Order: sequence, then C-alpha cells, then structure tokens
Amino acid sequence: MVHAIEFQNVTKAFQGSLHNAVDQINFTAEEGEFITILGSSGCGKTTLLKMINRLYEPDAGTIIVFGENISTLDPVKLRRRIGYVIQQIGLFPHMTVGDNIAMIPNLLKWEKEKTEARINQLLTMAGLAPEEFKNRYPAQLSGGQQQRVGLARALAADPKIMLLDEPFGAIDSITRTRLQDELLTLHRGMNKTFLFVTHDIEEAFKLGTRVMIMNEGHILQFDTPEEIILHPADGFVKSLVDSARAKEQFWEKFRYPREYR
Ligand SMILES: Nc1ncnc2c1ncn2[C@@H]1O[C@H](COP(=O)(O)OP(=O)(O)OP(=O)(O)O)[C@@H](O)[C@H]1O
Repeated sequence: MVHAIEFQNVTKAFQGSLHNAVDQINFTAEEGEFITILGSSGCGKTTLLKMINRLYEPDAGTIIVFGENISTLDPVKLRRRIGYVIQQIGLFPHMTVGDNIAMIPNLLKWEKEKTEARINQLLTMAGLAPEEFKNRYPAQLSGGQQQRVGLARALAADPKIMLLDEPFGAIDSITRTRLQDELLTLHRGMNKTFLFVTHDIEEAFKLGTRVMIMNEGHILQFDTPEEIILHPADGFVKSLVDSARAKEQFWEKFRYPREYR
C-alpha cells in the first residue's frame, strides 16, 4: 500500500541544542486523513512539518511521499505539490488577492482562463466573493480573511498534501472556531491529507481524524481522539487529556458525525 507520507527513523538536530529536535520518528499518514500534531512549544512539531517539504533536511532517516523518497526529488518541484499554510500567512503585500492565489498556477504556466477560474472557485470556497475580494491587497483584509486567502493560495494547484502550521494561531477565538469548521467542511470534500500543527488540545481533538502527540522530539501517541481519551499512552498524555476534558468546548468535536472523523 502506498502511504501519503511515511517517516522511517527520521532524526533532526540543530546545532547547539541539547537534544534532537526530532528523534527517530516513525509514522505513516494515509490519503484523506486529517492529522493534527499536538505538543508544547519546542517539541519538534514545526521541524517535523518542514522536513516534508524539504525546508529542513533530516540528519538521518527517510521520508517517503506517495512512494517517492523525497531526498531524490527537486525541492522546488516537491513544494509545488504540497500546500503550506503558516501562522504568519505570508501573503505578498504588493500583490492582489487574485495574484497571490495565482502564484503557483503561474509558475506552472497554467492557461490564463484556467487560473482565473481557479481563483474564482477557491475564493468562493473560502467564503470570499471573488468580485469583491480578488483585486484587493492583503492589507485591505481582516486577519481571518487573510488566512482564508492563505488557504486558498495553498490549495491553488490542487496539492494532495496540505501542511498547516498553526494557521489559526493569531486569530481571535470566534473567527478561529468558524475557520476550524470551514476547514473541516473543506477537508471532507477533498481526498487530501492534512497535517495540522497546533499547541491547542481542543483544536487538535476537534479537527484530527488522528492526533499525534509529541514531546521532546518523540511521538508519545498517534491515534484517534477517542482512543487517546480512552487509552492515553502514558502519564503525560493522560494529564494533557484530563486538563482539556474538564472544559465543555472539548466535547464540541462530537458534533461531527463519526464517519467524517
Ligand atoms: N532553525 C533552527 N535553529 C536552531 N534550533 C532550532 C531551529 N528551529 C528549531 N530549533 C529548535 O528545535 C526544537 C524544536 O523546534 P520546533 O520549532 O520544531 O518546535 P515546535 O514544537 O514547532 O514549537 P512551537 O510550538 O513553539 O512552534 C526547539 O528546541 C528549537 O529551539
């Protein structure tokens, strides 16, 4: 079976650090999964994600994406096949919303009409009327709208994998809840693999079909939210779950039918 993503004994250390940022990690992610990666600051979440699009190179181990060892691929071409959304959004301020979304299609030399249709489709999907938003500049958008455009841009060339690094971290909680719901709906309509980094346990359990819990460069548990709640792998995971389940909103995730999770 070809996995969407496979990590085989992957290790990454940064100079001057006492322990490995990511230490001998093994896991597989399948097509269509929504995986959330949860852990406290500095546990290696971002490092893990950035190795998938080769913004970081591992010191040891192998990463395989849809059957291909990514170390053998051209990093630039690999990145065009993988959507990437970060907290800081990274929209180009001097480019309109439409041009931001068209960035990868233009690099891939799509026909103008095809790109135009894709911009309209993605903006509509992101809840932004194309005629109203296409020609605006990022500074003329709210934070939540900018994040929607960031998502639309990452989806432009229809990547099979989406890497999302705390995309809603800087957004107020009301907008954040709405964006989470929209992202779930979006994911349901696509057969894409999402890897979503967060340090917010409620967000991780609400969004993830499986949750990867990390600590100090290791994966402590990687399972469905239900399994983690029922059978926490160790004391660390148990205390994490206990701290969250006391809060009412933790249970909101169960609004979502099981077959979608
Ligand atoms: N470019 C870098 N140079 C040196 N050390 C780094 C670099 N990037 C990350 N590290 C270190 O590697 C470890 C893991 O960092 P990483 O950014 O992956 O953590 P994280 O779990 O994403 O944290 P956060 O939630 O704070 O973003 C940390 O100890 C960090 O200080």
